[in-house]
Amino acid sequence: MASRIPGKPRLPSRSPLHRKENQDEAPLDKRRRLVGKTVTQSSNARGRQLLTSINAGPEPTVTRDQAAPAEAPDGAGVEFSSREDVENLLGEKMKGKNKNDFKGRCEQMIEYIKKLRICIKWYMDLEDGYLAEQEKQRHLMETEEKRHNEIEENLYSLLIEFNNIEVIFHQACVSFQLVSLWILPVEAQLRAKIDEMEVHIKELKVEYVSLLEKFEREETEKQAAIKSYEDERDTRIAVESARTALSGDLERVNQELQRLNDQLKIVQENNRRLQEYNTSLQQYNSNLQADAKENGETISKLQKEKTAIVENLTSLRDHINSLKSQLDSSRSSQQELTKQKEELNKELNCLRTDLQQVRDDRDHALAQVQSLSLDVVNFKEINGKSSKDLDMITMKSDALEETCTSQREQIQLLQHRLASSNEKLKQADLTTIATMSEYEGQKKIITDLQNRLADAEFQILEGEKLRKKLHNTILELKGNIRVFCRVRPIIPDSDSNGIDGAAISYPTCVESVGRGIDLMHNTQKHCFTFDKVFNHEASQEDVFVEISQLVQSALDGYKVCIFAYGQTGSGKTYTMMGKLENLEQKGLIPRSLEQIFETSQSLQCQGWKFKMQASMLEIYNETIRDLLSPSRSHSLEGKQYSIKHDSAGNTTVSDLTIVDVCSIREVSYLLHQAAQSRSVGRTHMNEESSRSHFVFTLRIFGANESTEQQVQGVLNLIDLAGSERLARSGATGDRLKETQAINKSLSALSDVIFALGKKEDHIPFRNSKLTYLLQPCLGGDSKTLMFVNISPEASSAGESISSLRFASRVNSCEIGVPRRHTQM
Ligand SMILES: Nc1ncnc2c1ncn2[C@@H]1O[C@H](COP(=O)(O)OP(=O)(O)OP(=O)(O)O)[C@@H](O)[C@H]1O
Repeated sequence: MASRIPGKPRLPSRSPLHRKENQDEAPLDKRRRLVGKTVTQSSNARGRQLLTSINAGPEPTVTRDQAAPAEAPDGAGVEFSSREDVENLLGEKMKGKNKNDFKGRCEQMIEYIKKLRICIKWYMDLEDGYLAEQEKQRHLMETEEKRHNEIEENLYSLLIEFNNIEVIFHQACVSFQLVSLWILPVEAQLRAKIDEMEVHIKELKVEYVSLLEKFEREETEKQAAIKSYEDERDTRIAVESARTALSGDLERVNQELQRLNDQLKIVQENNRRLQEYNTSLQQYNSNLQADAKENGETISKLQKEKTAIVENLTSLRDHINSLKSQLDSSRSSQQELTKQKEELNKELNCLRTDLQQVRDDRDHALAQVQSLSLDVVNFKEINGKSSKDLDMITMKSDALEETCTSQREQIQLLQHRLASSNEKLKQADLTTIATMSEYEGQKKIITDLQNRLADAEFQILEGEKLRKKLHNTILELKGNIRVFCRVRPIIPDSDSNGIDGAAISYPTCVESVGRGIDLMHNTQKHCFTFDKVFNHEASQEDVFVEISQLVQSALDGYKVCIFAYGQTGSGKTYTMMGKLENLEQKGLIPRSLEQIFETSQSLQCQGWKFKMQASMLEIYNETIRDLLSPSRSHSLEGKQYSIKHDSAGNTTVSDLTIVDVCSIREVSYLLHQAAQSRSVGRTHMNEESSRSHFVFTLRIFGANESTEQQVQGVLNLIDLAGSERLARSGATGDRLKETQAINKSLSALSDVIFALGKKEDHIPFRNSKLTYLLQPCLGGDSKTLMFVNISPEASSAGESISSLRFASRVNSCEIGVPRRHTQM
């Protein structure tokens, strides 16, 4: 009997897995290099051990040599090695000596039972072996699964395990083949598992390749990151040093911040109030914008109409001119005819007197003839007179008759000439009547045209007024300071006259007419544009018309500020104050006050009552002087006046004289008083130069009894001292000190404007008395207008340019939207 377990599968010399191992030798070697030699060796040893144990088969196999002797009565020596042995045992028959040989049969049966027991034991051993083998295989499978999980966790360790798994799988395959005879379902399962594992391995290989690529990519990225890290480190070092420098700055900034925080609180409070105000304004704005839009359309319509009217006007003017020339020619022909008529009349009169004469002569001659005839009759009757006398008388009579005949002829001739003259006169009369009627017709046409011209001019004026109003509204909405420029005429007896000519011209292009000014300096042309430019021909009235609306708004409850800025002698005082004694040359201050009093009176019928208070001060050498102080000398003795602004934006000067005024006469008197008190002096540039800043303030309180409305307006009219170059002024002593003080305060004004223009957080209002006093006008909610006065002489061009530049900067400053101060 063979000593092998029946059906035990032979170990194939070369399994498919072995082949695979050879095929993948190169990558395996590579992997081995990766995972290390020791691991490979130990896994191979483990694989070999496993193979040996499988080849050895199940342990409880009973061989013939190991079994007890065959003939042993207890069944020893019986051996089962195959299925046939078992079948032989089952086919064995009980043979007794006879039917009744129960003992023999019984022994045989015992023997048979023993064999059966051995057989059963063999089966049991065999089963135990298989079970142990199965257990081993299961254990192996679990290990495989664990390793498989580990493979998934780490690619490198997976590769090592992959080697082992390959070997182990090969062994498992062998074992499974071995077991397959007995446990087919397990084999199928294992095969499926193997296939699955193979697929998985393939996937892992692909993944490995992609991971390798990823690794390489990451390697390059890492290099780049290292490089950027180095760069960053350098930058950090640089930043570190900058930070050290900055921390010093930070310290200083912190201190500044502390100070600014305090200011911020004040500003926030202001801001809160402004926001409330802003909300109401936005409402007002939207209404205004709607109006502005509507007005814009009206303006464009008016502009079109204006253009049409202007064209019409031009053609009408041409027509008028031609008609005028016709009229002139008709007039001259009429005059000629009248002359002719007069001549003819004269001639006629002469002829009439001649005729009368002739008639008289004739009557005289006839009377003579009659007396002579009577004489002849007498002579004839008297009979005796000599025939000589008779002949003589006859001759005389004939002569007289001849004279009479010739005179008759002359009379006829004269009558004929008179008739023709009368005819001519009639014709001249007819021509005169025709000319007169033509003249009347033309006169009518001219009147008609003149009416149309007046209408057109009225429309143009209305349109212009509307345009100005809208322009003002837009500027108010923008919140800009408005700037008007005024050029004074060349003064005949000024020092510079005759030495240099005018350096100023005015652009004629449509968009700059009345708003532009060009100045030549060092052969270079400088162009400026303002809200309005008045040339040297503009009268005080022309200038006032432009600001009258602004003055009016002080009565409506606005704060209004008008100030004049410019070089010494450029006409600031002339513009603001003018010549009080001369009606034509009165300046803006008296004209504004007249308008305010007139309007306040006309508003009385609507229930308005106004109360006005005037004050006047000057800032001289950074000191405030009260120009209305009852004891003027007192105020000069160093009395200290301080300026204060309250939260509502009202400005007060402590101890300043405030006078209630009810009429223009009262204010005029005060103005005279102030003009006389003002500090003036002679300089190189101006005979009577103002050496201080003059501030006139009129506070207006209005109340309407019927509507219970109240308004509070302020009108500030300021004549600044003139800017002057020290070198040019030729000032010394007190004059020099004054000039320095003036220039300092004007430079502070310039600083404030500069800061406002740049919208800086801190505006240096407190740097001078002037700027602090003007703070609500420059940085608040008032309507502010600046006059920049210009001297036209070329020698002043340098100063004029700096004045105009300053004015341009002022023009671009936004100071906030004007607010009306009203209460119910
Ligand atoms: N538009 C003008 N028409 C006629 N004369 C003028 C005009 N503007 C100024 N003047 C004359 O020029 C001279 C200087 O003018 P004004 O005194 O007003 O200058 P100012 O700018 O006030 O000078 P200062 O800064 O020195 O006070 C005066 O005699 C004045 O009458």
